Amino acid sequence: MAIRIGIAGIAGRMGRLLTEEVAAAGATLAGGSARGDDPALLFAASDVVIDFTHAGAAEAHAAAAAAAGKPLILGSSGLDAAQEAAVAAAARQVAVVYAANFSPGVTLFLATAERMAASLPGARYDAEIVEMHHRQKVDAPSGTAVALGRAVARGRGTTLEAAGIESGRDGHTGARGTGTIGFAALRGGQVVGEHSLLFAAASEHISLTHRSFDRRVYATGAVQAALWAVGRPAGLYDMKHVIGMA
Ligand SMILES: NC(=O)C1=CN([C@@H]2O[C@H](COP(=O)(O)OP(=O)(O)OC[C@H]3O[C@@H](n4cnc5c(N)ncnc54)[C@H](OP(=O)(O)O)[C@@H]3O)[C@@H](O)[C@H]2O)C=CC1
Ligand SMILES: O=C(O)C1=N[C@H](C(=O)O)C[C@H](O)C1
Repeated sequence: MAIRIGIAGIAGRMGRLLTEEVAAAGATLAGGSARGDDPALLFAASDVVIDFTHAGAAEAHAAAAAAAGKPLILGSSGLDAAQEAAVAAAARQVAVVYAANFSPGVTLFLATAERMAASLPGARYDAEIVEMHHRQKVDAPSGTAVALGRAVARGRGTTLEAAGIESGRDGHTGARGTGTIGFAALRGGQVVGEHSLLFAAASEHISLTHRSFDRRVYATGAVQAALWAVGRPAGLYDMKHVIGMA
């Protein structure tokens, strides 16, 4: 029997593409939800639910997944520490695939960023992350930018919080902090998603850039993750597990 996939936020930009990709994958669309709907009903009808809605919905979807004993595929960005803790708590009971970016290219980019940072010490190489998105995006920096920052920090044997974040520089900021990680966010037009990571030293720069031209790449990855998650043991996974890069 085909796997039944439920889509939270089915009328959104991602929700509409996810609907098409569920059909393309030969799965069954179990149903969809909109703001104000009870997530328990969607989970009851589904084998797995995909949530690309809003950070504010993550706790309710995580709790509903745990209560229903069904996997959750979570793509919303901008979660705060409490919301991420709720997701981690649900992942102790069911499989949760939580990824800032479901594209294969960014999954590789994150792994590469961590390896580069391990070889380019913060004392000499300033790490700066620049992202650009469409004018409708409501959170900044993007989830992918934060994930890149975390990857750089991990490569340097620390955390993003401990390394220090420099974002939204304006006015008399003082000199750049050594070892900190810088973020800049641009918004405009209909840019699907662009991320650059720059390591800047006194005598050389090295940078990596990823550009998405079609947000379908995220929907394809999320449906792949949904099919992968059904029947998995409880745990907090991301796209590197799904595509076998873990
Ligand atoms: N991880 C990844 O690869 C990607 C992540 N994203 C993230 O996914 C999220 C959605 O992006 P996008 O599709 O562009 O946004 P949209 O605003 O186009 O779509 C979100 C949809 O979710 C609905 N919604 C809001 N709250 C709830 C709720 N509690 N239950 C059910 N539906 C709800 C919204 O309704 P309403 O209009 O009434 O608010 C809207 O229809 C963002 O956080 C974005 O950053 C996007 C692309 C890729
Ligand atoms: O809101 C978007 O559009 C996107 N959000 C994700 C993010 O915040 O990183 C992924 C992608 O960049 C598109």
